[in-house]
Order: sequence, then structure tokens, then C-alpha cells
Amino acid sequence: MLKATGLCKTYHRHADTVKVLTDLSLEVADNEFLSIVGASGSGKSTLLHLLGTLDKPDAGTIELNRKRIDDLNSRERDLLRNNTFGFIFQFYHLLPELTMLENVMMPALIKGSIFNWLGRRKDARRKAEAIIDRVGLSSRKKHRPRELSGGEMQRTAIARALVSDPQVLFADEPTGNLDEDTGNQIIELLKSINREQGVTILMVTHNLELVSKTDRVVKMAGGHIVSDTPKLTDRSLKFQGTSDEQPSLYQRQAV
Ligand SMILES: Nc1ncnc2c1ncn2[C@@H]1O[C@H](COP(=O)(O)OP(=O)(O)OP(=O)(O)O)[C@@H](O)[C@H]1O
Repeated sequence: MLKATGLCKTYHRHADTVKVLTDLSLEVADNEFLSIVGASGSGKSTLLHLLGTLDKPDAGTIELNRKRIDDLNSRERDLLRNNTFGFIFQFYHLLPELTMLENVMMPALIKGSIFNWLGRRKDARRKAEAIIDRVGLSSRKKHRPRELSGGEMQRTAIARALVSDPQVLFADEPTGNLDEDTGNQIIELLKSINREQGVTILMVTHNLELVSKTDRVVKMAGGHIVSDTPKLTDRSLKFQGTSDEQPSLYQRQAV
């Protein structure tokens, strides 16, 4: 349902040019939970930004449900991002002066027309409260972001991304600032959102432990996809190496 073909992206800064993506193609099916890995600077965030229409490719096309989305004007892109996509970033991007509940309500308030503002506010509040409950933060609704822990801020960011019922969730290092246990809680939350609500998730991460919990792993290097590992299950794993070696993720093969 999300299909990128022949994507190219070069950044220009003063006299420097940085060629980041070259002829990259990728198809992501509905309801997939895909992780994107690779060395720092390999273009993972750039790819996520292009797919999420936060930036435009220099060449190539991006389709969502067989419709081009790379050539939309800025108003059409805003609508797509508000109605169909959700975004979770490493640094949360919460508005500091708003309460946690208001932060979560914000996308639902922006969505739709300026008419019936009061009715929409009521709906947005009801929806936000249900999602806050889902992410386990009902007791923190009146807190400002500075009064929340890192894990709570990230769960707030997830709730905010979900409030407008996205089809696709883009997560850029969603556990990057969190300790291992909190990171695991976040990944379990993303997994349940993927399974129970059928939200397609594309996640950039450096954390191989988290990667192993996703359906499919795309590895990038030098502006290309260098490996694309399909869904792995315990029974479909074949380990290379001796039995007493711990197999790494990239030694696993789907059979
Ligand atoms: N706006 C920009 N202008 C100029 N260069 C940029 C810009 N954004 C990214 N780059 C460069 O493009 C390359 C790829 O960046 P990108 O953020 O996509 O990598 P990444 O794989 O996500 O890295 P990391 O794992 O460190 O976050 C880097 O060399 C980066 O310096």
C-alpha cells in the first residue's frame, strides 16, 4: 500500500552536496511492522521523511494505495499528514505550555473545518482521553511535559500520533532516549497498536533488540537497501554458526 520507486535525494549546503538516496525502491504492505536499520548517516531518517511527505524526493515516486503522494501541493500534504499519517520522533516534540491532554488533543482539533469548534473540541477530548487510557497515562493528563518522565513523554507522543486514527505510523528512534525497560514497554505498545488496530508502522532504530520484535527488517547502506528480511518466526529461523554462538539478527535467514 505504500510504495516508493527509484527515490533519489541529495542535500545541498553551501558548496557541499550530500547524496543520500540513490534509486531506492521499497514496498510496505498494509499492517506491516517494519524496521529500518543501518549505520549513522545511511539515510534512514531521510527515507522516513520522504515516505511521510515531510520532504520531497529529487526523483522517483511514492504511492499510497496506488495514488501518487510525492507530487501533492502543500495543502494536500498537510491534509494527508493530519488525516492518514502519524509521526513519533525521538525528542517527542511536545508543546511545553500545554498539558499532556491538550498535547494529545491537538491533531484532532486541527483536523476538520473551523466550524463547530466546540463540538469538535468535545469529540477530540473524548478521543484523546480514551487513547491516554490505552497508553496507561490517565493519571498524568494535567501534567505539563516538563512534569513527565521520558517514557511518559514518549507515550504521550504515541497517543498524540494515534488520536487521528492514522493508517501509517512513522517512528524515528522512538526509544532512543529511554532506558531498556521503558524502551521495551514502548515497543510492546507499538506492537499492540500494529496488531489490534492494524496500523502499519515504519520504525527507524539502532536497537537490534527492538528490531527483532518487528515483522520485517530493511537495512540501508550508502543510499541503498542492502538487505530486506521478511517476517521471521521462531520456526522459520535457521541459525548459522555453531550451536553455542549467539546468532546475530543478520545471521538469521527465513527458510
Ligand atoms: N537538511 C539537510 N541538509 C544537509 N544534509 C543533510 C540534511 N539532512 C540530513 N543530511 C545528511 O544526510 C545524511 C543522511 O542523514 P539521515 O538523517 O537520513 O541519516 P540516518 O541514517 O537517519 O542517520 P542517524 O542514524 O545518525 O540518525 C547525513 O550525512 C546527514 O548529514
